[in-house]
Amino acid sequence: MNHATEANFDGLVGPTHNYSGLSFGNVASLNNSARPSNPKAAAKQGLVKMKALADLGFVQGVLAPHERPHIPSLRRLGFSGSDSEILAQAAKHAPKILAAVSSASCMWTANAATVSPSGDTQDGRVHFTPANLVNKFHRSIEHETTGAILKATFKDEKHFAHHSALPSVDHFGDEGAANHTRFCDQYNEQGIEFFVYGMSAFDMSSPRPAKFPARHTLEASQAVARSHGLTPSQVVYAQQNPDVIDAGVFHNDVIAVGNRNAHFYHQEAFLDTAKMKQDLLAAWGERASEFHLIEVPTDAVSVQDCIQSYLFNSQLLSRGDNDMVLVVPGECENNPAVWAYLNSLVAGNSPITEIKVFDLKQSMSNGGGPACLRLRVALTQAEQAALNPATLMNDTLFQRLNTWVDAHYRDTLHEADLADPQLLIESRTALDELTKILELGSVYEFQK
Ligand SMILES: N=C(N)NCCC[C@H](NC(=O)CCC(=O)O)C(=O)O
Repeated sequence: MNHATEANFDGLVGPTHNYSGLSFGNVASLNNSARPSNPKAAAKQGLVKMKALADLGFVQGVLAPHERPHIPSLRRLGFSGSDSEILAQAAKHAPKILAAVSSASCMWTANAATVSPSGDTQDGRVHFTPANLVNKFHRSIEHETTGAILKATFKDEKHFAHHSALPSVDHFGDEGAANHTRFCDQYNEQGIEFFVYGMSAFDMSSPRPAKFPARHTLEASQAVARSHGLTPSQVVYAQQNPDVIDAGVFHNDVIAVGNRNAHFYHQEAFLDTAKMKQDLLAAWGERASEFHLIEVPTDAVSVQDCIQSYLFNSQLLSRGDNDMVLVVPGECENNPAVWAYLNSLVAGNSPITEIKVFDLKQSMSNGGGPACLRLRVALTQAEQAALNPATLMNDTLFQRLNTWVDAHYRDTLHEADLADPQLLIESRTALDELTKILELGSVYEFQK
């Protein structure tokens, strides 16, 4: 029996979760801007998913939210005085900047980092590179704290290697695991790392979207592959179809998901689908017939339906060899074409045998489905034993975090509330307590 596994580390939704329309190119974010949010419900919806997956026997971890509103960023932008003076000035003179430094966007931990399991790396350690998320200001301020939290979770240098984010400039735009998939037979064995990018930054003649930004570059992926010490023949690159980015597919995980020997993707996801298939099969090598390419045709599900339902922003989880469950958001059940497709999928002979549906409406309204909320970390048994056990979901932690949310979170938040100095105090009090629950040490600036 192989005990290597894929752990999922979900981002716990922070106390300032709100809708500010910060993500140009992300249709849900733009459509819901200015709507009131419910941070308490958002955090609880995420916890329910984590607990359900832990109960099913999956290794499930928690990544802490960041300090928001982020006063150090406001100081860097020239605001000065006490914390409440800074909030008041920012609210008056730059409300959108205040909204940006208050976003709870670190909940989408598929964007936290790119992770290469030890089976793929030259030095046999698990490698992490926090994503610079440079395309959006509110996300570009995440990587330092993300790095600190990942280090506090995966501490042991014998097993875990932590890199700095790539240079924070468009040429190396990096959105992390949202554009990275690993295929393998067993999780501890050498696999294929599949990097999907939106454009080549240094080749201006190459195709790129016209309307919305390509957030992630080929050059960023190549840099990560180099620093993680990946074997070049086991790395595959593919470009996203620029037209789907222009339709609102701002990350590849909105239109494709993969796990072990299965790639589940939409017909229009890639610029060159034939090449993507050929390259993956070539890297997979022998036993190509055991690699499942599950292509969803436009006739069955349109790109618009993918964006509306987040069909592909699902978690594809192995329950043993050749048996996978697909974790989808409630929006899939409500979309007739998507639901019909999913029912035919499980009735057919793909490795996907069951669909599980979760209500993640609060996160979905900002463009974040089940897959956005998790960072996958394939681990051997020794690596599992070396990680910080206080971050792993179980009955006790579930209860503790629900009580913690009840004590510290509001159930309504409007953009205007972000200027409330009391919200900053509530958020810091909550996070200070959380670092003790998760045994993270001091990972926030306000704790230093
Ligand atoms: N697909 C993956 N992996 N992640 C989803 C990230 C959603 C996030 N939304 C936001 O940041 C919206 C925040 C706001 O508008 O308030 C983003 O666009 O980066």
